[in-house]
Amino acid sequence: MVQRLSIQHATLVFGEDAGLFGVDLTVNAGEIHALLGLNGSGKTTLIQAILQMLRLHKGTISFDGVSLANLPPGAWRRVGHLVNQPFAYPELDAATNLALAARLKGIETAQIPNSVDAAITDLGLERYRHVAARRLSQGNRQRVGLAAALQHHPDLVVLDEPTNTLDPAGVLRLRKLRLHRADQGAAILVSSHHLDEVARIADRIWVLNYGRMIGELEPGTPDLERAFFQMVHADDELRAS
Ligand SMILES: Nc1ncnc2c1ncn2[C@@H]1O[C@H](COP(=O)(O)OP(=O)(O)OP(=O)(O)O)[C@@H](O)[C@H]1O
Repeated sequence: MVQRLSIQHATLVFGEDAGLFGVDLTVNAGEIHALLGLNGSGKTTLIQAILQMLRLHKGTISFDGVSLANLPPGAWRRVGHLVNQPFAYPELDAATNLALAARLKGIETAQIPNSVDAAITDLGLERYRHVAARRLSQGNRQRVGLAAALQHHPDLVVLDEPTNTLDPAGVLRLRKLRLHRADQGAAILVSSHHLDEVARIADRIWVLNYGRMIGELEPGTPDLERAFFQMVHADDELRAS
C-alpha cells in the first residue's frame, strides 16, 4: 500500500484552541478520507498546510515519503486541490480556464483539448464552456474549479468543502468522479459538513475539534450525525473538566 500523504504531529498555533495541535493523518493510494469538524475546528488550516499555503510550526507533512519542504516543484503537478475560491479567471470562459489549468499542471499541449473536453463532460459544464467565469453561477464556478483540480488525474487530491454550492446533480457527478479516481489509485482527502455525502464516499472519517484530531467514525455508522456530535461533545466535556 503506497502511503501517499503522511501528516505527523502537525502543529500551527494561531491562538488558544485555534490552529492545529499535533495532528496525525495518513492517506494511502486508492483511499478517500474525510475530515469532519465544526466551524473553526481546523479543517481549512490543515488543508492549507498540506498545500504549503501555511507553514507548520512543528511536525511534518510528506507526499510519497518526501517531506513537502524537500519536494521538487514538478511534484506539485501530481497534486490537485480546491481550497477557498475555485480557480477561474473571471474574464475567461470555462474552457479557456481549464486549458490554462491543464497547462499549469503540465499536460502536453497536444493533449489539452481532449483533457478540457473530458473535464467539461465529467462536471457537466457543456452548456457553459464558452461562458465567462464571472457570469457563471456559484455552483457552476465551483464545478469549473473542481474540473481544474481533477483534470490532470492527480495522485493526491485535496478538496476543502467541495460540495458547497453544488446542486444534487453536481454532488452526484463529483461523487462518481472521486470514487473512480480513487479506484484508479488517487489518494483523496476532503473536508465536508455534508455527513450523508461523506458516509457514501469515505473509506475513513476523521474528526477535528479545536485543532485536535479527536477520533475516527466508521463510515457505515447508521446515525453518523449522532455519532459525530457524541464524539465532539465528549471531547468538549473532557476539555472543560
Ligand atoms: N490566518 C489566521 N489567523 C488567525 N487565526 C486563524 C487564521 N486562519 C484561521 N484561524 C483560526 O483557526 C481556527 C481554524 O480555522 P479553519 O478555517 O481551519 O476552520 P475550519 O474547520 O475550516 O472551519 P469552517 O468549517 O468554518 O470552514 C479558527 O479558530 C480560525 O479563526
